[in-house]
Amino acid sequence: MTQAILTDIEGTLSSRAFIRDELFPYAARRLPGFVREHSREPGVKRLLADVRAYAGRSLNDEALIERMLAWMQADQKITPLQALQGLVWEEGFQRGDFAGHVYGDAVDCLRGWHDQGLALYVFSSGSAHSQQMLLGHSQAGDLRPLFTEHFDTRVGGKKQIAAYKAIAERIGVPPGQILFLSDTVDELDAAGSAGLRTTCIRRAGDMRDAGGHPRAADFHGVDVNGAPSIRPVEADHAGD
Ligand SMILES: CSCCC(=O)C(=O)COP(=O)(O)O
Ligand SMILES: [Mg+2]
Repeated sequence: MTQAILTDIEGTLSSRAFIRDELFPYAARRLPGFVREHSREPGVKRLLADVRAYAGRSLNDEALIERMLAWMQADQKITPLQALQGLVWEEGFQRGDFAGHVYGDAVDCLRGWHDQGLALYVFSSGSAHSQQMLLGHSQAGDLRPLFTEHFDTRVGGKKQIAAYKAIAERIGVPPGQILFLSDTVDELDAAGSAGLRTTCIRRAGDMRDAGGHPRAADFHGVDVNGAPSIRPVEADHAGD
């Protein structure tokens, strides 16, 4: 029996268009000003130091901003950069520049599953803080009370088997009793190899293959206690 549901954000509970066409361009527009304004604050300073260390060279703030914008353009998932983006989005969410898009079927089912006693978790490349911003300022209101915990790439990359094992350990539920929902087959493969149940969300118009995972057109189509996904143990994918 499934006891816990772990869900991805982009392309799964929120639309790819919202993340790619609204959130990321907003972060790209605002990041330079944000860094110039806040770089002396301890939290921001620490994140900038971590990004600099990742770059492997000593860059001044302006060169670092250029590098971060290039990484964002290439959709590189770099943990401290994701955290900085989250701080930029926080300003936007709080100012009401946008509200988090969450599909209606996801809102209905997440509420229903929560009421049935299932524990709900998020695993996204977006920082845990930005996940909470999106869900706390969603078009359907504050959805944060539905979720027990948020995981980001500090636990490991989303295509890495070890990340799912670490999440299962952390939440204290056997992997076979956790259902992972995502639109990305490499993530589902990694979760399946860690022993989690999986379902691929393939919304209307998304013609990508589901890689052999159970598939659903939206959250209403998810069979929470369906047959476990049997996946061979595979090597971790590199990267995110
Ligand atoms: C406010 S959540 C930001 C989403 C994000 O930054 C991202 O990279 C989405 O990736 P996901 O792992 O949710 O597909
Ligand atoms: Mg996704």
